[in-house]
Amino acid sequence: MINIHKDPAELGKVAADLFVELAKAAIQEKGKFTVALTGGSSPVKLYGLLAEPKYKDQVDWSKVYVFWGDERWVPLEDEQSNAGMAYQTLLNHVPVPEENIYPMWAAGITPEARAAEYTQYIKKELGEEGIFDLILLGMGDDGHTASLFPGTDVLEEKEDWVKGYFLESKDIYRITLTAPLINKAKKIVFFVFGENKANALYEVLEGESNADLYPSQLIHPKEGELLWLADEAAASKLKVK
Ligand SMILES: O=C1O[C@H](COP(=O)(O)O)[C@@H](O)[C@H](O)[C@H]1O
Repeated sequence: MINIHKDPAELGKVAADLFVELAKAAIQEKGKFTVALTGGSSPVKLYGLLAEPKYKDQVDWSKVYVFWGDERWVPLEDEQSNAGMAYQTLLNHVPVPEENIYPMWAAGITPEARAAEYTQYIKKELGEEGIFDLILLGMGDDGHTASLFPGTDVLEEKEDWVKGYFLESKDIYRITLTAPLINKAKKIVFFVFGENKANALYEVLEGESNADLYPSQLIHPKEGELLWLADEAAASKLKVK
């Protein structure tokens, strides 16, 4: 399902309302809310809103468990760090216990070994089934999501939940949740705005099936729900709106 909104500001409010609604429901139902955050520029507005009293005060942050969908393999202080951005915009401003937060990057370990460790953290908090309550995803203008990039071997992964690998096109190591894990989630929300995403959004949703070229096509929850939140600019090439 796709919901199209006027602009990124409106999109941010819709996403913030949804985050709060899902957090409250999960906490009421089972005492915790597990979420994987997205990186990049798209969620900055959303995280800023969630840190405002209007949203922040509605959530019992002591029961929120924070993971990431992917990470550039750099320390949190690095400006490229997805976790660093989430700390600056959201996590430093809400009372979520530090032990509930699981950044992907860690010092003194390879991305490949960290992927195995990260899988254990997910199992510890979510159980053996690995079903997140919410996974937030962005999409690059090349159709990648998380660190599932066009033409990479990680797109073929069928078993492992987390992978670390060297991304030659960007000359950097990445660590990412894989499509099989993402697709277990109860709710997956893509957050896409801007004219530069219009072509990729069209190809992913209405173009030919080719996940090697447009990896976001790999995202099809098994039993959960998939929601695309887009602004009018990103949705401008879609035929079905
Ligand atoms: O590299 C990444 O890019 C995607 C998309 O980023 P955006 O700046 O276009 O929003 C992001 O979803 C991912 O987390 C990040 O590592």
